[in-house]
Amino acid sequence: MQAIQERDNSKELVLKTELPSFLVADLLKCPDLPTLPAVAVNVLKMARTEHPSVSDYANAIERDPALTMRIITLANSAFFSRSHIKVHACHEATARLGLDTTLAVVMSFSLLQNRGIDVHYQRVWMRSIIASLAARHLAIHLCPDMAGPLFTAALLQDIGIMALRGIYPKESNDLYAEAVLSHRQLSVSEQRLFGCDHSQVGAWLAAKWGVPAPLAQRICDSHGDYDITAPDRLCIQLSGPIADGLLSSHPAKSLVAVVREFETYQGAHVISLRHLLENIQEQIPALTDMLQMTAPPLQDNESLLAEAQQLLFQQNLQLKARLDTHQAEIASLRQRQDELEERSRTDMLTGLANRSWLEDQMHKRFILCQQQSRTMSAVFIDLDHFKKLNDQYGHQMGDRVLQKFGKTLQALIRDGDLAGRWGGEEFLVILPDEDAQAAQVFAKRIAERLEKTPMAYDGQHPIHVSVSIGIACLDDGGFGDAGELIDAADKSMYFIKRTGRGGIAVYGERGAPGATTSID
Ligand SMILES: Nc1nc2c(ncn2[C@@H]2O[C@H](COP(=O)(O)OP(=O)(O)OP(=O)(O)O)[C@@H](O)[C@H]2O)c(=O)[nH]1
Repeated sequence: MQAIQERDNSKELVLKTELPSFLVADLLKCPDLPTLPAVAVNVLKMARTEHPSVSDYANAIERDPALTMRIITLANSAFFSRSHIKVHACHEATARLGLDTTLAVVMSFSLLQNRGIDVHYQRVWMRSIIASLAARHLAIHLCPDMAGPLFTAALLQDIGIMALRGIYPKESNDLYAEAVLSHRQLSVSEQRLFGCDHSQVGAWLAAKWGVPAPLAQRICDSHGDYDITAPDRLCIQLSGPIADGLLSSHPAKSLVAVVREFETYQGAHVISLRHLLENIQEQIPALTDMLQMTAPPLQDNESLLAEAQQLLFQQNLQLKARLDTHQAEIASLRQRQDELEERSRTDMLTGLANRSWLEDQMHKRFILCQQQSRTMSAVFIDLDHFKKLNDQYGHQMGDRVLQKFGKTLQALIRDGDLAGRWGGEEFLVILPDEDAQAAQVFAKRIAERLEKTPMAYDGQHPIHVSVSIGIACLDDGGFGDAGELIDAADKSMYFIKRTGRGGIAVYGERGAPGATTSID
C-alpha cells in the first residue's frame, strides 16, 4: 500500500488514503490517464498560492477563449446572476462565481472537453453535476463557509472512474457499462477488482494534478458511512446518493431512503427536501450548458415530492405499527417476568410469601433495623395436631385448612407486615417496628380468631384448629442476624408445644427460652 501525500502551501496535510502498490505502478505508467490542459494547470497553480486572487484566476483562464466564454456564460446564467447586470469580462465572471466554483468548472470543462461524447462519462458527470448542486445546497444550511469547496469536491468526486478506465479499460468497461449497479455496489466491485475504490483513485489523481490537499481529501471522503459528526463530510457523502436517487428509475423511493438515513443527523431539520429539489432543478441547466451536456429529463418536483411524502407517510405508519407491536411484546414480557417473580416468592398452596422470600425479607429488614436503630418482631406459628387432622379428614381437607389459615393470617396483618408459610403447617409473620408486646397483641388476635372461626367444615361439622405461637423481638436478645431471631421465635413456639399447645410464648420472658430463668 502506498500513502498519498500532498502538501498545502499554508498547512502541511497528509492525505489519509492508501492505494495498492500495483495500482500506483499501473497509474504511473498509464498513457491514458486524464490530464489537465495547460490552462487548468495554471489555474490550479493559482489555487495553491496562499492568497489566490480573482485576477490571477482570470489571467490564467483568459488564455483559453472557449473556456473564458463558458465561464462568462455561466456567470450570466439565471442562477449565478441574481441581478440583471451582465458580466462581460473573465475577471468579473470569476468574481461572481467565486474561486471555488471557478476552479471546479475549469477542471470539469477541461476534463470533459475530449471525452464529452462518451455515454459512460456523460452518466458519471451528470451524477457529479447533481451531486455538486446537492452538496452546495446542504452546505449552505449545515456549514455555509464550506459551500464553495464542497461544490468543487462534489463535482470532482468521481474523477477516479476516469483514471480507472484509463488503466483497466476492459474491466472498467464491463463494470461501468452495468448502469444497474448502485454507486455503493460499484464501490464494492471496485474494491474487489482493484483493491480500492474510485474515491481513493480520484484523490490520488487530484493530488497528482496538484489540487489543494483538502480538496483531494474530500474526494477521498466522498464514500463511506455517513459521518454525522462532521457536517462538511456529511454534505459530500450525501450528495452522491441524492444524485443517484434523482437519476434512478424510482427517484421518490431512493430519495426517501436517503432522507431516512439522514434523519439521524441532528441538523437534518433545517433541510427541506422541496427546497433541495427546486434548487437542483433550477441550477442544472446552467451547469450542463457550461459543460456542453444534455440535462437529463428529471421527474417533476411536485409529483416527486407528493410520492416521497406518501412513501414517508406509509413508512411512518409501518414503523408505528412495528413500534406498537414491539411495545406490546415488551409489556407482555414484563408482565410475564413480574408473574414469574411473583411466583418465585409465593407459596403456591396459600398464596402467602414462601420461605425463601421470608428469609430474604427478614435479612434485609434485620440490616435496616441495625442501621437505623429500629426494632422488629418475628412471630412463629405452628398449627397444632395437624397430623391428626390429616389422618382424620384426609390430606385434601388438611390443604383446605392451610389455605383458610393463610387467608385468615393475611386478613389480620397490616400494610408493611409480611406473612408467609415457613413450611408444612408452620407460618412466620414479620412485624416491622413492632416490639414484643405489640406482637403478643397480634398473636392473641390470631388465637381468638381461630376460636371463633372454623378453618373448614366436615359436612355440617365445623373444624377448628389451635396454634402454638412463639415471638421474638429484636430488642430482647443479642441477635447476630435474622436467622438467630427466627430461631428464637421457633424455640419459643416449641416451648408452647412442649407445655401443652394452644398458647403464646415470648422469647426472653419469664419461663420462656432466652429468659434468665428459662427452662430451655
Ligand atoms: N395437608 C397437608 N399436610 C401437610 C402439609 N405439609 C405438611 N403436612 C403435614 O403436617 C403434619 C405435621 O405433623 P407434625 O410435625 O407431627 O405436627 P402436628 O401433627 O401438627 O403436631 P404438633 O405440631 O406437635 O402439634 C404432617 O403429617 C405433614 O404430613 C401440606 O401441605 N398439606
